[in-house]
Amino acid sequence: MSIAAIISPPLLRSLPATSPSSFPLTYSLKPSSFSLQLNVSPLRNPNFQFTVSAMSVTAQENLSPTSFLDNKETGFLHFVKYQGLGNDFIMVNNLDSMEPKVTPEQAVKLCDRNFGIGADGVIFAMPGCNGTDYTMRIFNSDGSEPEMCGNGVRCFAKFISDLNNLNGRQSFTVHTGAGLIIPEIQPDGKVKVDMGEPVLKASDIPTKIPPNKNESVVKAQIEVDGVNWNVTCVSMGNPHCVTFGTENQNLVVDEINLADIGPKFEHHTLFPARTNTEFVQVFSRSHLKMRVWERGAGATLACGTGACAVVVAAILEGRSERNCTVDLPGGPLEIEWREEDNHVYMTGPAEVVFYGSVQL
Ligand SMILES: N[C@@H](CCC[C@H](N)C(=O)O)C(=O)O
Repeated sequence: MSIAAIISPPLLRSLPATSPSSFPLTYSLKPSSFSLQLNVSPLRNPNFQFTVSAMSVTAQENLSPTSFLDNKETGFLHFVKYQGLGNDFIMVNNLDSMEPKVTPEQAVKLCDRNFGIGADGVIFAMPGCNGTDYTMRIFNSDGSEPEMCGNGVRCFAKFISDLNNLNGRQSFTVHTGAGLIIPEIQPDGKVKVDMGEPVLKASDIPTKIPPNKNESVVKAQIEVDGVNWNVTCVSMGNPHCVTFGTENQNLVVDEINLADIGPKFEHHTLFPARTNTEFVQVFSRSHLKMRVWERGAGATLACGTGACAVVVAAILEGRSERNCTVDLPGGPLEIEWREEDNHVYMTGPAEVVFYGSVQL
């Protein structure tokens, strides 16, 4: 069977944020005690058109909050899409295996905004290791695997909470390529994340820019596209190159042609593992604005590790205090680089967008 359904964004937004098990089309069914469940494939943005490949009606009382993801038809990937300030991810329940259910090649197709679900990355919730509650792995939309993702780990925390039908304040220990990360869901629904210590040693970031302050790179000059840029390099587990401007002027970030300059930083020979690049404007000592070109994903609406790197760089350059609001195209993040433990803390939202199934 294959029928087409058009689901409007307001209807999608009415999906219960904490329960990916039932579909809101429930309301259109006559006995309200029944729920309509759709398997949709493939999903096409921006018109929210789905091809429905399977449809079933289930008595409401039999549904558990995770029943949608418990669907076991072979050949289908059941997913929930989340976003953190518009940085969006296909979340996969991979808790039964340390082997990702999606290959890097499939991730590229799933992330495609025209021919796939559309996302900046695919995130796998896996069993914990080294004593942690969970492991998080992620593929970028180009199929590469980064060490960490700040907006992704907030979405991860909400996903775990939704899977376990938890409510209220919760905290998890998460093993990532950047080591131990601890997200905590706060009473207001935002997620505060202990992002660990920033790495400043040039060779560990990694960057080939000669260190100019102890072993780190702070306000050093590099040439990109024939222009001398001042940059500070920071790793939050993944590499970041932060710039507040060129040798001649401070940035007005809305004037940057990201699609043009971003790839030139990303693939610069000074960054052997490529780099994420943040272009930053300082409004005050506690208020910054950034745009990002992400390694493996291009221009995104937000980058959590990037916002953390920006505040660390701003402090190292003497431009800001330790607590800052960082405005990103998708909205603000609160970032603190705490003196007592040298850890960076990030606070921001994470929400369900929709869920569905796609044929792999
Ligand atoms: N958007 C993420 C970062 C995702 C990884 C990045 N593209 C990389 O390759 O390092 C964030 O919110 O931190």
